[in-house]
Amino acid sequence: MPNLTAATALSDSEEIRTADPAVSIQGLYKQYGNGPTVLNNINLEIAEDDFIGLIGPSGCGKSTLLKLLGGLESKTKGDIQFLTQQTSPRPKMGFVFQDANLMPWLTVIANVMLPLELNGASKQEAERKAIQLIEMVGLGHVKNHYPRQLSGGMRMRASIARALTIEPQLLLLDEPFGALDEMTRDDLNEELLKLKQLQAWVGVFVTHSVTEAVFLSSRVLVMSANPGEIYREIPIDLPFPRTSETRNLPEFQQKVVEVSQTLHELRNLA
Ligand SMILES: Nc1ncnc2c1ncn2[C@@H]1O[C@H](COP(=O)(O)OP(=O)(O)OP(=O)(O)O)[C@@H](O)[C@H]1O
Repeated sequence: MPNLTAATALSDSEEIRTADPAVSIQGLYKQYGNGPTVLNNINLEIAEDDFIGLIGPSGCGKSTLLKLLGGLESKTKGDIQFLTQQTSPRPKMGFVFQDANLMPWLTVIANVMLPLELNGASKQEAERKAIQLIEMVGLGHVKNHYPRQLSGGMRMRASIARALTIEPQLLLLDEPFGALDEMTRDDLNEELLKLKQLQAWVGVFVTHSVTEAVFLSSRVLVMSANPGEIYREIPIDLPFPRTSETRNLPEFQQKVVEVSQTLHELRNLA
């Protein structure tokens, strides 16, 4: 991720990674009010080239972890450090949710321009950047359409373009493609990886799809529930760029089996 560098060196005992750490989570706990512990002692280093996939049973705290990273919920205990050199303690963040959350009264281009304008960009500058992103996600031909005139996949493309206009350093995605058909999901997965190559953000996403998790991730974190913990980390050491052919590789299939078996193992433990 550009502009983020390691503030501290990794100690000898830690895993040797090629990229610098970008986010460090230490002893993180979350409890909503007086309810049960939702996240229990989460420790995680996210590297600047990571795309982390969070998968696990319903209610294990995946979205909660994402919200804590994004500052949308407060932590109960522990520490999240963004290892940034910039004056701001938090990196620029982009969010993509399952519901594209577009403003229905604004056209695609106006929706994508919105975060830039809210950040003080001139109309001209916002329009220039928005058009660039809209072209990148393949929506140039519908830039003046309203959300109701778009398919679900197109709405999600617009939502991704909107999240990327501010050039985020950290992109957080919560089941972004969960409501889409499998073909559209596969296409968007491939496009998302191309965008990551162009913009180089650190990505963390939540999914229920094992194949999506394996396709997108540098590391899949399988979480267990009650309380939510990181049960196992599965590195996905398939080379990038990944394409539709990647899904046919035996190594890809092996990783899918490994993640699925881990989820089954968890179910049997419950
Ligand atoms: N705002 C809230 N107030 C109280 N409890 C909450 C709140 N948000 C989430 N929870 C509880 O925290 C637990 C974890 O929820 P979370 O949405 O993080 O899980 P998840 O793994 O993302 O689930 P799913 O896969 O079903 O989306 C659940 O028991 C949920 O009911």
